[in-house]
Amino acid sequence: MSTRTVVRGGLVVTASDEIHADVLIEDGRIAALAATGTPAAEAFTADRVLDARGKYVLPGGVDVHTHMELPFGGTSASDTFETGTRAAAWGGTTTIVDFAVQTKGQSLREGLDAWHAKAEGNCAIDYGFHMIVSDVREETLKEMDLLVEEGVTSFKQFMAYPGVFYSDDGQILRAMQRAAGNGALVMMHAENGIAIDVLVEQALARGETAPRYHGEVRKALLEAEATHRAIRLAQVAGAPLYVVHVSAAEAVAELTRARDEGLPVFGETCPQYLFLSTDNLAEPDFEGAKYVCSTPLRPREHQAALWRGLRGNDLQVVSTDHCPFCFAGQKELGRGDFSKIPNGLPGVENRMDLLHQAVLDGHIGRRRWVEIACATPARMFGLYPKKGTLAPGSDADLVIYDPAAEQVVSAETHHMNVDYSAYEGRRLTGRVETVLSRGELVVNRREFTGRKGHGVYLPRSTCQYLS
Ligand SMILES: NC(=O)NCCC(=O)O
Ligand SMILES: [Zn+2]
Ligand SMILES: [Zn+2]
Repeated sequence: MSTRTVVRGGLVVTASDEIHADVLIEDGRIAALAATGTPAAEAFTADRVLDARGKYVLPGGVDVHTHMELPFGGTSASDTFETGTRAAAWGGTTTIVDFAVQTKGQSLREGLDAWHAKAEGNCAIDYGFHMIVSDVREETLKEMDLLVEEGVTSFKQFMAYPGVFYSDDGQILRAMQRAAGNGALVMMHAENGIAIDVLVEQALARGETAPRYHGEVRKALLEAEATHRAIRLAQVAGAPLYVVHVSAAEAVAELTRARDEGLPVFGETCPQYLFLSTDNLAEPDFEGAKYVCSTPLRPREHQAALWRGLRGNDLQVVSTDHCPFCFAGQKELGRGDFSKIPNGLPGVENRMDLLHQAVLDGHIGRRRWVEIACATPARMFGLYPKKGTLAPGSDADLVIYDPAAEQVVSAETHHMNVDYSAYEGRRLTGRVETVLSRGELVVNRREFTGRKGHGVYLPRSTCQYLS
């Protein structure tokens, strides 16, 4: 028998509206909303009442860039689908879209099946997949059509990491042409990896081995150049483009220019680029390795351009690129050679709170917070309005958020399977109190009540942000 739940008295915040409303949940979906105190709301009857007075009621966060269990640099990301989705739920995220990987010589099918096997039965929240394409062949292109039909509607290509995930311009153009035909969205890791590898070799030859050199060789200009090239390749192919983990002001400028020209070009940034900088990469005693990711952290001055991009909609999404590696035994692989430090930062648990802090700090408004963290990612990747909003018929993925609670971020208290926090000691105002996924309580007043296997696979439609 299904439970009827009513969430009473909170300020319901969506991308478009803010209203004090009661939310009725039935059969895992939002059944109705009614302004608090009105006869319509008083008429809601339920088996379970959740008191949200003084709190926000938000759609669950949608994080469209995670890498659970990703093999990288001779090791694997330390969060499994079980630990990573549990941590996501603690942080108010109720949907992830993770990246399945096609390695060289593999078919897309083999890569996708392997990721289904990792995730199935293990997730605490719902999940979908993008597909990383690292081997563009005729068969691969044909397979893209099949994957789109079964709900994998976005494909990531890399202009970086030669010899691993890298595609050359011809391979990129071919995949984009295919995407133009089948409705898929190409996601681009835009850095000139060939040039970067030259600079890496030269830096190491000069004895520049510390983590901070990772930031120096992966130059903002090489991100901007690749961003420009990806935009023009997409234009030639007649395909839309989504640039992932944008960190450089110069890359934002390329996106702005393309959007001013009316091109269907979109950009994502991540909390690490908004809140951290090359100062972290320069931390002594190899501590900077904790902050090695690609694109890299930039000098603090770049942050203003990212916030401006988010406010002006030249950047549409904030996701985490959650790709955790423990400091002990994993980041340490790069002692004496920064190029061997596995790339990636933990953050799936921190995104909603960091962005709430950005609201308090005046960078973005409250509805924009929900838009960039919930609604737009859902629309961009074909999950809306099932996910990303609170409307009749939507999945009851809902967060009761306490905007006044104080917290200090720490690895001692976080739930990600990683031995450090990129935000250690940071004081934040606001905290997730209660989380529902399809009407089931996964976090109840700061206690985990979810279960492995509750999360289901989400086939997705094509991008809904274009229309
Ligand atoms: N971003 C990063 O450093 N690691 C994950 C792989 C990627 O997104 O490029
Ligand atoms: Zn990437
Ligand atoms: Zn990534």
